[in-house]
Amino acid sequence: MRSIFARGLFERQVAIVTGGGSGIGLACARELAYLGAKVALCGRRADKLEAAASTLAGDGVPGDDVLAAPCDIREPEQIAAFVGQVLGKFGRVDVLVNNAGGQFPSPASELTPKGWEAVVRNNLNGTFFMTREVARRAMLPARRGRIVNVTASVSRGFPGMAHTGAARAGVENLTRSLAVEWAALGIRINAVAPGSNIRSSGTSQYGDELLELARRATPLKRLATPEEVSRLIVFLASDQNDFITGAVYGVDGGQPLWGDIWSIPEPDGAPGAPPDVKG
Ligand SMILES: CCCCC/C=C/C(=O)SCCNC(=O)CCNC(=O)[C@H](O)C(C)(C)COP(=O)(O)OP(=O)(O)OC[C@H]1O[C@@H](n2cnc3c(N)ncnc32)[C@H](O)[C@@H]1OP(=O)(O)O
Ligand SMILES: NC(=O)C1=CN([C@@H]2O[C@H](COP(=O)(O)OP(=O)(O)OC[C@H]3O[C@@H](n4cnc5c(N)ncnc54)[C@H](OP(=O)(O)O)[C@@H]3O)[C@@H](O)[C@H]2O)C=CC1
Repeated sequence: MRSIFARGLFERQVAIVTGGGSGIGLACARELAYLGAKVALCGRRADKLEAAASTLAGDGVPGDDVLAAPCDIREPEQIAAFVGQVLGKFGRVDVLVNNAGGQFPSPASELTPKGWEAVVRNNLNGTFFMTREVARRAMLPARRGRIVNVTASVSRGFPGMAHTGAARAGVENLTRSLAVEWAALGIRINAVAPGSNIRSSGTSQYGDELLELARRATPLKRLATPEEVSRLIVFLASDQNDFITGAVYGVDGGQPLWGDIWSIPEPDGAPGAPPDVKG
């Protein structure tokens, strides 16, 4: 385990990382623990969390400094129980990384109410209810806390995954609202938006072909690692940047500035289709 930050940066601090069992969340948890934090991870699958706890143990993190417990962030009662467990074990929460999230690809016209809701609950509602719980029970009473929301770098829209694009935009606006509401109360909140060009356990579910398209559409012409994302999250979660709040930072190799990840279909005689220039 390595970090660009000084060891001890998070000494005596407690960090919750949602979705900490894999990918970017696990990279954050490892780096925060390496820098001295006690870490609490959640996710839906116990087996992933157990494997993550073993990875942390392999890094030399004492078992007493780790809590890994299942919690589906779509369920407010599970969030309340998880935050209760964290406070019961560690007594405080200094950092919250809202990293859990995900979706499935679908044309917007095929999205059912249940499918839309599943993704909005997974990305927007879950982030809000976790944030509210941690703020009310730990950060607001302590007048101290740093929150980092992980969204997605899709500011031009996300055709093919409109539900998650809308939910992530919601999280980014929420980040700005809470930054102002809570600025005077000691809580800072920022967001990090990875591009779809991070090679992780998450993007591997979309297949190599899409990842290759994402790589080609990236001006820097490569994929990034989860650690390149966690570095920025860890910086924003630290007390070394006390004048940054309500900001959204992309980690995306310049992808939103140029080109398309995937092309949109040609118009098929649809109203508004441009005239056939050959005719
Ligand atoms: C290179 C491109 C990269 C793109 C950039 C993004 C990267 C990442 O985000 S990395 C993270 C990767 N991981 C994932 O994206 C997976 C996360 N997805 C999930 O965990 C789930 O799909 C879910 C939580 C979003 C939904 O699961 P769940 O609530 O369990 O869903 P249900 O089975 O209850 O279904 C509800 C409803 O949703 C529709 N639906 C669900 N899955 C699909 C699917 N694969 N395709 C189409 N529709 C789906 C469907 O309407 C379901 O209702 P019913 O039809 O009544 O079952
Ligand atoms: N990698 C990339 O290129 C990009 C990633 N992102 C976002 O970054 C974040 C991390 O992604 P990445 O590490 O790549 O992918 P992963 O799939 O590895 O990470 C997502 C994590 O979230 C957890 N999770 C998902 N839904 C829930 C839920 N309802 N409750 C609790 N935990 C949940 C998963 O665990 P479990 O399955 O056990 O619940 C998993 O550990 C996600 O929000 C993702 O959408 C955004 C843009 C691009």
